[in-house]
Amino acid sequence: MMEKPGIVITGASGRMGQALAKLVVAQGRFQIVGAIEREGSAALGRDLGALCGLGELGVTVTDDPLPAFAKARALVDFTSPAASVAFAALAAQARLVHVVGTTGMEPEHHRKLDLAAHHAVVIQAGNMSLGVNLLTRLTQKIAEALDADWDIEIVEAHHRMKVDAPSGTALMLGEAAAKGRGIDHDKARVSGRDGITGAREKGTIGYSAIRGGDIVGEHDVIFAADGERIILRHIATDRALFARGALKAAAWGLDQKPGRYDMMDVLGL
Ligand SMILES: NC(=O)C1=CN([C@@H]2O[C@H](COP(=O)(O)OP(=O)(O)OC[C@H]3O[C@@H](n4cnc5c(N)ncnc54)[C@H](OP(=O)(O)O)[C@@H]3O)[C@@H](O)[C@H]2O)C=CC1
Ligand SMILES: O=C(O)C1=N[C@H](C(=O)O)C[C@H](O)C1
Repeated sequence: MMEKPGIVITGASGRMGQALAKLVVAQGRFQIVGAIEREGSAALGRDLGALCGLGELGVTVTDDPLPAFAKARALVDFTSPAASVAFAALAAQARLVHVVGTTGMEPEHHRKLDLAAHHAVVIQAGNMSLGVNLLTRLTQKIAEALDADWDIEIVEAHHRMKVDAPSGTALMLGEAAAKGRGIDHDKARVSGRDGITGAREKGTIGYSAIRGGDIVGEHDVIFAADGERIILRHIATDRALFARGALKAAAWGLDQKPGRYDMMDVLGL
């Protein structure tokens, strides 16, 4: 029988790390060959399966990625921007398919992912779900059809532990809206209104972020004109959704040439 391709999970004890571990085991498409956490993490030395409530898997959580990368074909990485770019350099040396779900990336982080993509497949997206990627396409289409009399606002809600805002998904949606409208997203974006802000400036794209409880992820794109409004909405209720997308990307990436890809490429949207 053919051996399953090896996969490494970074941020293995995190919310997404655990969702990924459970799904890899349930799907049986990949073999987990490494579970990486940062230096000093309380998870180091524990069995990944025990940590996720799956029973022993024989995979010990470690802070040393190199031995695991040497046995793997793919890396799924939902950590922090600094960690993801560090992993990207190592994954590129090992020619791993690197699936990056981490959000909060600045241009400097994207530049480092671009460099890694000269040597290996790098698939990065602010949201790995089919639904959000479809919504992104729809947002672009609608923005193409409407002029600047339609104000664009993006409202997102997440759990209380989320550290970045606007969410990666919100930015994906806003960038798609800007593309559809033919404007520069970074010049058009407005976040965190507070106080006497003055009237809304025509042509801007507004972002609002709600943080609370255990909300998995909710996004509204609002097109508001005089007398009418269009609202596109996506609600995620289970992180397994993102894990499914990430593992689909990892499997897809095994057959690709080195380069930078996103979930639109994976899903053929
Ligand atoms: N693209 C998508 O579809 C999705 C993206 N995300 C994004 O994924 C990221 C993680 O989310 P989530 O799982 O909720 O966050 P968590 O904080 O639960 O998990 C992140 C994990 O990464 C660990 N980590 C941080 N730095 C390193 C490092 N240098 N080496 C190894 N491990 C490290 C953290 O450890 P410690 O806690 O000790 O710092 C933590 O265990 C966020 O950016 C989030 O926005 C989330 C869901 C879907
Ligand atoms: O941090 C999260 O939880 C999520 N992050 C991603 C984002 O920033 O959009 C995706 C999803 O919404 C959950």
